[in-house]
Amino acid sequence: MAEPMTADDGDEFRSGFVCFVGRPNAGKSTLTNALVGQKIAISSDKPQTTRHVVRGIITRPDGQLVLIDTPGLHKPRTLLGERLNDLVRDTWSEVDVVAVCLPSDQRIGPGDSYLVEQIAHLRSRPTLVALATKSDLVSGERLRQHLVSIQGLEDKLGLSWAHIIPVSAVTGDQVEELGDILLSLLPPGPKYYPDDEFTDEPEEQLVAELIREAVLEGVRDELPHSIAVVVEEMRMRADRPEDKPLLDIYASMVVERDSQKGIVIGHKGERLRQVGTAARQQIAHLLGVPVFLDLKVKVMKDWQRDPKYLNRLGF
Ligand SMILES: Nc1nc2c(ncn2[C@@H]2O[C@H](COP(=O)(O)OP(=O)(O)OP(=O)(O)O)[C@@H](O)[C@H]2O)c(=O)[nH]1
Repeated sequence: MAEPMTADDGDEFRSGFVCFVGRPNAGKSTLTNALVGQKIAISSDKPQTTRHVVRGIITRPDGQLVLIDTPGLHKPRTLLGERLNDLVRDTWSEVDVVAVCLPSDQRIGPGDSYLVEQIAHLRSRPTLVALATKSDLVSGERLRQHLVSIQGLEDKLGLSWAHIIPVSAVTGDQVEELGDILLSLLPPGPKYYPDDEFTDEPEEQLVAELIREAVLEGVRDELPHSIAVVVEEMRMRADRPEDKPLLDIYASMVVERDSQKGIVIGHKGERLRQVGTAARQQIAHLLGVPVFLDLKVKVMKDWQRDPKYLNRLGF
């Protein structure tokens, strides 16, 4: 006897690229991780920690969704700022869906409107979805008001949302549904990545981001913009017994001024040691191998304004 038909039979495989945008701290990285189910994008409670385009890959029997996590768009004050904005706009015009993250615990402000307006004016406009992120932080009534305000942007800015979805990356509420909806908006297409791949970021970059996250924990608010991390060298140590592998990583944290170097190193090197330990544990967890981490702090004066430094740091 023939197997009963499943709902998927006859449906074409869908695939494509989705980009989360939103003001700093809107919850983009956390949502990327929740959807992918793995820690890829770096989240922290400091704004603007996401520098690189990070992809999370979700593969299901009926489709594959490639998530692209961009930095927030902000008024450029440095060459780095300008390059980041260009990167963000390029990404928007290339993806299938742009999902605008509007945190439920914040009113929609001029910054959000500006951002949505920029998207509305793109020449090739992707499908637009609005996400009321961090829905767990507010009451039902407040969430309802927020959804109404989001809808109000349609007339105000002359665009139309394919969906408006409340979601919480922390409680997981609506995360699964969001995945389904995003997938349904993608065109028929090929599987871009093998099933077991969840990001195509080079390991060096993931490692650099983990170190950056560790160093940002607990430092003053003005410092995040001044720190970059470069992985100079990363290789398995030779002559180790097979059951006791060790990954050697040599990395530098780059700051702009001597005073910042002092902050990062801390009293008698205490901070640097803590950062090293935290980063080492995270990296070992991610890559599944014990790690030796050698961390140095370098000063590159005003690296954010210098094209030579920016190129060296991969921007
Ligand atoms: N309660 C709650 N907090 C959340 C949720 N999503 C994110 N957060 C918190 O909000 C803060 C910012 O989240 P991120 O995911 O780093 O935000 P982002 O938009 O990627 O931030 P940038 O990298 O600065 O652009 C972190 O402290 C998260 O823990 C959520 O669904 N609920």
